[in-house]
Amino acid sequence: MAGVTAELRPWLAPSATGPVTATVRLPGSKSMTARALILAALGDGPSVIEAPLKARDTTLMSSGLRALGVEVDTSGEDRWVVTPGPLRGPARVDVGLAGTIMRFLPPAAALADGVVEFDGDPHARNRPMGPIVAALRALGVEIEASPTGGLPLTVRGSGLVEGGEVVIDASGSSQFVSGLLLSAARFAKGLTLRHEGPPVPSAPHLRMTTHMLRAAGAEVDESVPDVWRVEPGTLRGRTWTIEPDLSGAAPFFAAAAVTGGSVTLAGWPADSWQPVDQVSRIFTDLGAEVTRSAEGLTVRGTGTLRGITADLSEVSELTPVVSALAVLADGPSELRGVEHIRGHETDRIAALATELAKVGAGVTEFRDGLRIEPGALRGASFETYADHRMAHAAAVVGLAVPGVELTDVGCTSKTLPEFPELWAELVARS
Ligand SMILES: O=C(O)C1=C[C@@H](OP(=O)(O)O)[C@@H](O)[C@H](O)C1
Ligand SMILES: C=C(OP(=O)(O)O)C(=O)O
Repeated sequence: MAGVTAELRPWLAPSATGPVTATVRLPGSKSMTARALILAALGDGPSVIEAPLKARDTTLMSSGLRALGVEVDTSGEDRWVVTPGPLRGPARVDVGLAGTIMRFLPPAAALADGVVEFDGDPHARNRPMGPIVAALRALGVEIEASPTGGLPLTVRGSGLVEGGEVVIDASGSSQFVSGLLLSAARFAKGLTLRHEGPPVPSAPHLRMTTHMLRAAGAEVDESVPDVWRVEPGTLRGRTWTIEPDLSGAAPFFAAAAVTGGSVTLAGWPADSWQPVDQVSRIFTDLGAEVTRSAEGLTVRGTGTLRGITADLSEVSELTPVVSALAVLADGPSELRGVEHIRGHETDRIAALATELAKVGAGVTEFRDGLRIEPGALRGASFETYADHRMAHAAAVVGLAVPGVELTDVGCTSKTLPEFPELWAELVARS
């Protein structure tokens, strides 16, 4: 909970000595695992989650659901079993630094009978929550937030959420919308949610939410832009098979692009709920080749790494790794459309501007992004700000720049605890 900090684990990023060629097997998508857990917890019977992500974000989500009375059996090697029970407080939920927990669990906690308290890591208290708290209040939920509108917060559930219509400004995070929709079928009147404000980022994550809701049996209408309607109804227990995490694969693909090697993500499905087209386009624009085959999804470096101009709003969580690639490219890059990532695990725009400048890049910071000019690069101490994707960015720069030392690689446990070992193995194959 707030105030508890894990011991820092400094780490020297290994440099590549030649092209990296490897097939990687990565754990399940964080976003899909989080949604499967919530939908399973609200289901009409047991669910099975095959190939879940086993990392801090999903482990804490499981613990939070258990605290609310849901049985989550995570003892299976690659198979979790979720057995719903009556949701009840009192309970305390540690959200860690997970946006998916702090935005997805309070709407479910509102369905519990009793008091549920939420808090997390020190920086979790800075992450935006105001719009989802206000929306829950407008839907009849009693909820207390900190004076700044976020964590710590207390949901005083009565066992019933009236639901109905509500307007929200979700420009700060798509997770406000996803969080409300995931529990909405259990609201007495369902939910009609209308977004008003600057565009909602991360559209593919919203589609993942509506796909998975429908797969669980919910009736969802998203035919009007920025309006979502979920009818009240039953969510069915079912088996979820989680896809390999595409965002977690990004640094591994980057290693192929930087070294002129080839990295295949094994187990990639023919039909994906993750933004594979957007990710493929970015790597292609950077100069790499992306192909799909029975072996998986492959990114092949061509020896050319081009600077790019890109609006990353749909895939904003890739900004740190794409920025690292921009540092190593043959010309300047401009990455825009991601103002809201100032509210991610850290203010990623400010953090990238500071750390990439330390390794020698020319960086201009905009309200909604960065301009990055490759420069004479050098090793440096790279602050990771408890942010797994800042660690990934540092590792990518370190492939080509000896002496990049991360202040902490332990933060990668948020979504991929085995990152340091997998990365070292990968680079050893160069
Ligand atoms: O719903 C999800 O699983 C996510 C949505 C996105 O959040 P934002 O819309 O806040 O960027 C993404 O960046 C995050 O990593 C995961
Ligand atoms: C923004 C991210 O995470 P979260 O789910 O905590 O918002 C991320 O993983 O890049």
